[in-house]
Amino acid sequence: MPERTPLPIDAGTPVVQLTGIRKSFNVGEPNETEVLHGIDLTLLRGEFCAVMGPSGSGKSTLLNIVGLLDRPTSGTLAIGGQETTVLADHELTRLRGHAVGFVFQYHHLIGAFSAVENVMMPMLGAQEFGSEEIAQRAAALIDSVGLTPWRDSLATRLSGGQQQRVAVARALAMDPILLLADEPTGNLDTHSADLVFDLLRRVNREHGTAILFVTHNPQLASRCDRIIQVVDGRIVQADDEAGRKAGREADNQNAEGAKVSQRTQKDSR
Ligand SMILES: Nc1ncnc2c1ncn2[C@@H]1O[C@H](COP(=O)(O)OP(=O)(O)OP(=O)(O)O)[C@@H](O)[C@H]1O
Repeated sequence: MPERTPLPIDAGTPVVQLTGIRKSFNVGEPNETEVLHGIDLTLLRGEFCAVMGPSGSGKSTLLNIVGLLDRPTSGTLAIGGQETTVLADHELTRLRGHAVGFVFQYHHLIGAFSAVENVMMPMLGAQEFGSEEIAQRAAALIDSVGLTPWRDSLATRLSGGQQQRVAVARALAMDPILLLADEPTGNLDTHSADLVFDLLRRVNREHGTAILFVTHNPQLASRCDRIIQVVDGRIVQADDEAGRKAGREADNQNAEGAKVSQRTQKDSR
């Protein structure tokens, strides 16, 4: 992974702190449907947390709020100690760009651009990086996700698993303190899903990036530090110990970061 300069936060400051988050949608006057009914959640630096729950229970709604893509109806949300509900839209956009990386089920890469160009995209509008640094960082990120031979390949020429690894590299472009992954392995075969999960795990371990990982896959969830269950818009279970234990066991059987890289290089299309 390239040298990183993440948003500075104190070690003890939660990366994410949600208190009493409620979210309602207008579904035609005068009906309002409440989808989240008072969510409390704290995510610390270095935590890798699985989010599980039935379809329609509110997981994506929750992630959209944590990722500052949508505003809660009520409650408070701090990212890296910064209370966000008081911020104007342009301030939210700036904080989101610097603090949060996203990986979705569908990679949303630009097909006409190469892998490395896709990773450059989030950095182009930022003032932190000069053009040479942007190119260098993007190339290093592509290398770090094991795609060096495909650096200049068009995104459309890559396999689903490779495209998702480019999406992870792109999500890391701005050194986020928080990575939100909404079913990033949902579309992938088991082998590719394992590679993407291993990659997220490595990012989390090497850089302390906090991760919220929505998944319907109990095996992958058990390898996270912690599992939360969202049912009908509420967190009904925070399974810390069991998740940590299972995660440690599964990770012991896995290759270390370097081996992940070797395997990803071999991953054929
Ligand atoms: N913009 C919106 N307007 C109205 N209702 C919405 C909106 N977005 C989500 N909902 C509703 O909120 C509920 C929760 O949806 P959400 O997508 O958060 O669930 P989910 O747990 O992520 O589901 P899945 O596992 O299928 O992705 C659903 O009933 C959905 O129809």
